Amino acid sequence: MKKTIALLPGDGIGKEVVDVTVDILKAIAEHFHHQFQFNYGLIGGDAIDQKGTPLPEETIAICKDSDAIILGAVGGPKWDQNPMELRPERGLLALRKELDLFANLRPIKTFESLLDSSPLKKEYVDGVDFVIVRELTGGLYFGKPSERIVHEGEDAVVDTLLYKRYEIERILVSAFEIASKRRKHVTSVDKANVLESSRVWREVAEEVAARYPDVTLEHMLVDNAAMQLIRSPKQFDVIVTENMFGDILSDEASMITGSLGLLSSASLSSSGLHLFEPVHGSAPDIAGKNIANPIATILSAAMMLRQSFGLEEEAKAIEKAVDNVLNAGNRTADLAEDGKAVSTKQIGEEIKNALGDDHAILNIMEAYS
Ligand SMILES: NC(=O)C1=CN([C@@H]2O[C@H](COP(=O)(O)OP(=O)(O)OC[C@H]3O[C@@H](n4cnc5c(N)ncnc54)[C@H](O)[C@@H]3O)[C@@H](O)[C@H]2O)C=CC1
Ligand SMILES: CC(C)CC(=O)C(=O)O
Ligand SMILES: [Mg+2]
Repeated sequence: MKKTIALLPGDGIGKEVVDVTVDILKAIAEHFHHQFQFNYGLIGGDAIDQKGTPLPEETIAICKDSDAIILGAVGGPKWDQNPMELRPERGLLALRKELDLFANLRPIKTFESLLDSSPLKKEYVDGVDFVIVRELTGGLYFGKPSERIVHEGEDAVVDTLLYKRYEIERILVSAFEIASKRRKHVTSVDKANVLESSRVWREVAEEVAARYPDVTLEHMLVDNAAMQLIRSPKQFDVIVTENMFGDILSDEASMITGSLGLLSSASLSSSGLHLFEPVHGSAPDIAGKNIANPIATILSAAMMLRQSFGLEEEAKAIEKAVDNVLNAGNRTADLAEDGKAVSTKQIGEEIKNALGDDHAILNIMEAYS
């Protein structure tokens, strides 16, 4: 299979985790006889420095000419004082909007070998397996006006939470579709006791639920949801929620697995051109030290192989290699005991090698089948 993949490493650890992921994709291409063409694009702070904008036109063109996109992360203190339109995060938000990447799937599944790595007790996290379906192109991150104003003679500020009804409907449909192939339970998270947008969200959720009689719909207020994620995370199958609630709850949920550096995601569009990105950011506190955990990005690449290219066996090979490497005790600094950490590059190499082993086994099995 021949595919073009746009690579947008971005800033901070984004570059380090994408580098390692590309090596693994090259190994996959070799083992399984595919041709992956990688096209690099600038985004975020790097793009501001080199092109004067966080999302250059060339980058959009590179993405549109590709079959899928892998992004690292954007942002960093160097650009934190920039005006809003010249912040790295604007580049990512604009790309999500430009490509209509409205459905962000963030799976939360514990790893057998990391059950003791969560700050939560093992019996609470063992067996956790749910997906957060986060709306990604609407809500407070995009609504206008978003500015400082003078209101009733006072210095004031306004951000706008805007959703068109169809935007709410399509993300709920995505969640119900996913749930219908899983344990058939949707938890719709909102703040309907306060926000009108949440009340409309609930109405639409009820309408969509009526089309999926096999799937149970539960409404949960976001403050309670934040607590329930810690109290009994196993209750969840599919959580669907608006942009900002999903952003916050998914970082919280990452600690069920042990580290934010493990959480992968897929940002899907109905056009078929999807973007795959770790849930974490550019982590300036550890950038440039070769200590970041690349597993979130590596598993995002596995999601790409499955979702965008239909390469199930290849996706599984990566997931199995990650499992094997963790089972063998390899840990980056976010998960390791003092003095026992392996580097970003080392764990990438281990995963690459484990991939080879697994594929060798697959070849043997094929030869005898
Ligand atoms: N999708 C994106 O590009 C995102 C970008 N950001 C940006 O990233 C910058 C830093 O934001 P923070 O709030 O610090 O969030 P962050 O997600 O970058 O880091 C939060 C904490 O988690 C740790 N961490 C994150 N990823 C890790 C990994 N792969 N391995 C080991 N440890 C990891 C960091 O060291 C830090 O202590 C900001 O400029 C922010 O706007 C934040 C979130 C998402
Ligand atoms: C625009 C991003 C920085 C928002 C974020 O934190 C995320 O998408 O997870
Ligand atoms: Mg976030």
